[in-house]
Amino acid sequence: MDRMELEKRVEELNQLLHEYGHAYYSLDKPLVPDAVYDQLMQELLAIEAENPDLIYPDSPSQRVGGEILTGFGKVVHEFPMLSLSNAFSEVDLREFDKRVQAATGHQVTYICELKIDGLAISLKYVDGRFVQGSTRGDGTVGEDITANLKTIRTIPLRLNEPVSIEVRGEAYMPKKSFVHLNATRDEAGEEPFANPRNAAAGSLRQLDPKIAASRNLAIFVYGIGGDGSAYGQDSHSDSLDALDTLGFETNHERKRCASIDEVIDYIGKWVENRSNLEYEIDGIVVKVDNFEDQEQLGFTARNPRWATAFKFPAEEVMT
Ligand SMILES: NC(=O)c1cc2c(N)ncc(C(N)=O)c2s1
Repeated sequence: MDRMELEKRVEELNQLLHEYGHAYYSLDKPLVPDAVYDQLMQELLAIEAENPDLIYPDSPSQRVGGEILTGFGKVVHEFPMLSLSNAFSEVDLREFDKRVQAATGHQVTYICELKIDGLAISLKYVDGRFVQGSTRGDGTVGEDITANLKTIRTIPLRLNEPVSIEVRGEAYMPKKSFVHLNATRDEAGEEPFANPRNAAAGSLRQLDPKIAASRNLAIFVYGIGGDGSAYGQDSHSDSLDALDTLGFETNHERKRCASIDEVIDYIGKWVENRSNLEYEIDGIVVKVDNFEDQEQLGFTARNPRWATAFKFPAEEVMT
């Protein structure tokens, strides 16, 4: 192939492998047999080995970086990553609802989402390409863990639209991966991790991306930095649907609720069912869905007034 044909083939392979990878890892609906995927990846790796200048930063071959980092750079979040106020009882939830109705003057629609027990993460894309990933840190300044986040297969390296966007999510370790990791550590005489959250945090703080890649981490994306209205949506639930369309993995147990009674019912369901999930949750996030209502409610010094996190009691540890 001449240079022009080579460049065309590399672009084609990048696009195909991004689409096949998304279908396989995020949608669980493979578009091609594994052997075809592997063969295309081998073709791309061979061309990249011969032509390093044709290696795109977001090439599917670049998920697991080679070099071991000496440390993590600092990242200043363009939009602070806020923490949520907590609710611990039905009384707390009804008081939250009263405050919301008093401030907005009407019955609002809520959206309830599972509160993933992992590590809050920010992902930055420019023209649809993944350029930086960071931890929450103190909410204003986090650590640059781009190399480790690239190893998470459900984090798209290229979006379905060439948008520049900053999204938030929770990186986590599935329960099964946690059990397997601790068994491996036990065999090696290493300290087990106390829980999947610590295991995910420990894995994302590894300086060698190959270790992070071996830990089978996952992520649920749950919001757009700043107010999602910048992307044409008028509610949080619309922005989650938009994130799905862009190629992100969002959690589909979410539910819009027309009243705090429905919110309480939804929470009751998950207090019962949380043990059936493949990942740990430590509560339910309740948000006012409509962005105009959120705008009217605003923020306290520390938290949005339009959201609260209902916290589950700590699970009894099965000895
Ligand atoms: N601290 C926060 O703002 C949040 C933390 C979390 C979490 N751990 N899991 C899910 C959501 C969500 N779906 O909004 C949020 S929001």
